[in-house]
Amino acid sequence: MGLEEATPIQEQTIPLALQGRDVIGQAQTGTGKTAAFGIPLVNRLDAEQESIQGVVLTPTRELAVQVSEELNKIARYKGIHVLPIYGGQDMTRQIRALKKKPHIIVATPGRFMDHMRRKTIRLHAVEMVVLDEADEMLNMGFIEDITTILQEMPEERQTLLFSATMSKPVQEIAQKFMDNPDIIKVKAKEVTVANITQQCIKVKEREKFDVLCRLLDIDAPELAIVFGRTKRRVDELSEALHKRGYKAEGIHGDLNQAKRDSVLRKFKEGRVEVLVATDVAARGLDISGVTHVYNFDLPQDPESYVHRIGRTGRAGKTGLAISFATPGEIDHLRTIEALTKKKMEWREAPTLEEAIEQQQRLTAEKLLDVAEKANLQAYRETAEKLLEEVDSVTLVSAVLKMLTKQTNTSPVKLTEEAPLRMKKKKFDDKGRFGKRNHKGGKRTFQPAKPNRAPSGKTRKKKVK
Ligand SMILES: Nc1ncnc2c1ncn2[C@@H]1O[C@H](COP(=O)(O)OP(=O)(O)OP(=O)(O)O)[C@@H](O)[C@H]1O
Ligand SMILES: [Mg+2]
Repeated sequence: MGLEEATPIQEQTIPLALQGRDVIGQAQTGTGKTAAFGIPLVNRLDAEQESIQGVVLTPTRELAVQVSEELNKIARYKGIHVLPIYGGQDMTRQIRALKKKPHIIVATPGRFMDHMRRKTIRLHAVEMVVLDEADEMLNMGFIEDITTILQEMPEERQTLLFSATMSKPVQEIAQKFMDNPDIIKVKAKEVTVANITQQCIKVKEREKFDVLCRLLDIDAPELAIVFGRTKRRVDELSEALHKRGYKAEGIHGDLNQAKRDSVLRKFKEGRVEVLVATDVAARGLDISGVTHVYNFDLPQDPESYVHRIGRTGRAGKTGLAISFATPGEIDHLRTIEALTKKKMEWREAPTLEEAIEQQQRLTAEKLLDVAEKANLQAYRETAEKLLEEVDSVTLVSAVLKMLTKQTNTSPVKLTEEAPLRMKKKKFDDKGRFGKRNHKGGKRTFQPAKPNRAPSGKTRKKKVK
């Protein structure tokens, strides 16, 4: 696969997993956890045996697809077949694919359970189960499904859990499903990777959009992800950015799968430069070229912050994460910093003049670059004629005007979001809603109107 040396989490967990141990692995975003479970998983399975021997569960459909692709890269050398199974995909096609006897299934829990009930997935031969984004999978939204699924699995299976974040209560729940697991935490001072620069900007709710546009003009990201709190927010934001001339599209759980797939594909190909997303895109996605992450709205919980910003600065690359906090939300920044053990840098909201200036500077740089490197022979004659008509400063100014992206300030109205407010931890270690966890003290926050249902409500609600 072209990898040269193991990352620390791979180095520490692969030998244990190969010995058959249950493992909880925690390491920062973008440090190769997929291969850390993928390599022992593929190694353990028998290509000759035509049954499902490995199951990987992920919280989102896009992640199921990505993990399945990564596992396929590892597995093809051994003739092991990997199949992604997730909601929003045609059921009959899935059943047909399942009949071809894949060795590994990478699935979202809801659709996996549908197949379990229809008996189109047989679990008797399962030897290894992986929960990717384990803490999310064991959070209130998924815990019941996961419990049901794991109860159907052979007891002597091996269980691996991976995530960049793993709170104590979640770890305790996890151990109920595991056999005396080894807990591997890659030693790192901070939960977030050092190569992500973290900045925050204090900004009023109604000024957020203009500030975002200016930042996009100034920072000139290659690819950027902008996180919004709700689906409505994502729709409004992506439309507003589009209106201002940015190549932006939105992704969230209410869009049909074909749309979700096409948006993500365009983003990976660079045809969409700004992906506006709910937390559905916060975990696990590995998209190269994401140089900037903007938290347009602060996330509901600090763990989500870690995962969101981890969409940049992966596999040793650098990245910039910028978070907006309204004046009432400054405390939440502190809560985040308490988890990450890293202070964010304060940054001033840029002014319109700064944005315009920067746009000109970028054009000027490009112009100089072309002047230096391109073959301009074919243009010289016209250039000389033009200079007979107007002076050079006027002429270059005209060129700059033509080439500079005009800062678009057309008015945009977004529905205002209520600021986050501090709340007691929203569920305890047994997944009960609204109770303080047994360790007491620890608080987290969520929006004034929670948009996630407590466990036991319709499954649709769990889709972000
Ligand atoms: N040993 C390695 N050397 C170099 N690159 C690697 C190595 N292992 C994995 N990678 C690459 O690093 C990138 C990030 O890997 P991966 O998606 O597994 O991270 P992760 O730890 O699961 O992150 P997250 O917490 O966001 O899910 C991928 O593009 C992967 O191919
Ligand atoms: Mg991952």
